[in-house]
Amino acid sequence: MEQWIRNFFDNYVSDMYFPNVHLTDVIEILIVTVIVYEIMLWMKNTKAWMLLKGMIVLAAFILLAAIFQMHTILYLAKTSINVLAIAAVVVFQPELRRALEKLGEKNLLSNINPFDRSKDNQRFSDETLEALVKSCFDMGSVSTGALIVVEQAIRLTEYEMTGIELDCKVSTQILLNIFEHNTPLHDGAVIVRGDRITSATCYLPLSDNMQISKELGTRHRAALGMSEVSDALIIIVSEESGQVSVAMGGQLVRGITPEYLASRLSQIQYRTSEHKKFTIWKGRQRHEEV
Ligand SMILES: Nc1ncnc2c1ncn2[C@@H]1O[C@H](COP(=O)(O)OP(=O)(O)OP(=O)(O)O)[C@@H](O)[C@H]1O
Repeated sequence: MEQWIRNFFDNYVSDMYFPNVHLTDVIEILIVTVIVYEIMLWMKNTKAWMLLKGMIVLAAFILLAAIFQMHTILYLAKTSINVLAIAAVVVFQPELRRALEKLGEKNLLSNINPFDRSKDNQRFSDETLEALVKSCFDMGSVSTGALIVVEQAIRLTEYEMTGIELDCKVSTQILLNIFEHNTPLHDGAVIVRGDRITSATCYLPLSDNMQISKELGTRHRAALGMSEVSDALIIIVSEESGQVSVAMGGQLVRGITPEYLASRLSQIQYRTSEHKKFTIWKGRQRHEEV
């Protein structure tokens, strides 16, 4: 046996090339792995996924053209590659912007300590959380439509500007009043920053997601659209069914319970939970429609 092992090493292993692996190489491999993983997740959650699928089909087509020596197709592919790259940047400008914003806003140091639940790290208070939950389900029970955007790391100033500026503390009464039918502020969305409502009647970007259920109208589409271009959590109260839904990271969860909404809000209540929250929303969950 010993002889066999010795022979094996002499015959096969001694001729193998083992590069010198340093600690920096391992760190480099880990960094590249994380970057590739993040890019793949980003692609999966955006329209870039479609682009990737399109690119794979195009690459397969070009490969076939190369195998069968189709020179005209190869020439066209070669000359149009630069144009296609620029076109991709233009088409995916919102997604790229969002990805860079996310990168810039992520507080890496605070992520190191996920248990830091100090007041300084609090995005909004328990009072605000309770007021949001209570008002949404109160409105749902009387079929009053509502759209509430809870801002996180990405500032929503450009959307605030589409509405009427407010500066008041979040409370159940104020929210019920704002969304009351036939009142001047009931149309559009409310934006909540911290414990304050900063704006009402805001216009949100509509999602062009083809998979969204046809029974959902523009309120839900606007919530989903907003969740695609920002990291905000958006609460929707349906005027038609009284159902409460929530959108975040391009995912919509319909027909939620007060406990579910409270738990989603508490996940984003502290700034330190930023990383956790992104991870949670990467996969689809129960109730998710799109
Ligand atoms: N882009 C938008 N930004 C903000 N609010 C919007 C936007 N589009 C529609 N809304 C709000 O949604 C209301 C219309 O809702 P609509 O009935 O079309 O949607 P829905 O998803 O079917 O919701 P519901 O279940 O409440 O009927 C508008 O009155 C307005 O308040």
